[in-house]
Amino acid sequence: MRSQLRKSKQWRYSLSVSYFVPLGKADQARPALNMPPYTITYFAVRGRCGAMRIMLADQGQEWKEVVVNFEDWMKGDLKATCVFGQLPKIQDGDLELFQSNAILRHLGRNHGAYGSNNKEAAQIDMMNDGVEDLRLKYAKLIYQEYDTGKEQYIKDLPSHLSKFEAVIAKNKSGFLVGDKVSFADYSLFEVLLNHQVLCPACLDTLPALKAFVAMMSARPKIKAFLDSDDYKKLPINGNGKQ
Ligand SMILES: N[C@@H](CCC(=O)N[C@@H](CS)C(=O)NCC(=O)O)C(=O)O
Repeated sequence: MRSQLRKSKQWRYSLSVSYFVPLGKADQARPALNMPPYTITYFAVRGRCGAMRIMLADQGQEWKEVVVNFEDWMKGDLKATCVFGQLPKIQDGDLELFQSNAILRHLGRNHGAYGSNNKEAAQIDMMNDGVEDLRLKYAKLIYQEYDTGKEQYIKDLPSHLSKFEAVIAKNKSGFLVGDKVSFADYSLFEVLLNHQVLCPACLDTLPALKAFVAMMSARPKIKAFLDSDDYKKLPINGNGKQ
């Protein structure tokens, strides 16, 4: 652990998102929690932090990253401190949180991206669980079946994506639920970006999803983040496949 702490000084860097938001504005958005900014601890990939980073950028938040390299992770000291033995972890003041979807929900609550009432919150949970199902299929392809399963995965993809297409087409706001962005939108958006790398034409027959990706990509803070080196330098997945 001592070596982990010592080295973490070198690994710690800010994603330098200061141009995204003045801290004062972030304080107003989170009166109860009183900044400091969030700290994300994770590996040098987008992986399970892709959606939360996009969300933080869009919400005008500053955050720090502790980047863990694989060799140090394998020593096991940090792993032993993780509730489920895995990353990502987010630190928000004295709250230390694991599980990427719990983190998204927490950020959703903090930043008003969890619907306008309980009914919308329940629908957002449902949609996010649907995104998680897709994310797990994608992860299985990437980490277990890339060479043998890619063709079939791409064949099956329209049937999975069409479920999200129907929901967005029905909800005239362009978002998954209600009339404002939610954490589930960020998660869906990020997973769709990854799928467009896997299969660039995958949204061609899905106009509502295509418009959704265009709308999310054009949000100024998201656009600035996606254009940044901090975002571009990270591979999508830990094994280099995409
Ligand atoms: N359900 C967890 C999954 C976390 C997970 O799979 N973490 C991987 C990296 S993406 C990890 O820590 N792998 C290292 C290990 O298991 O030792 C979440 O959503 O956060």
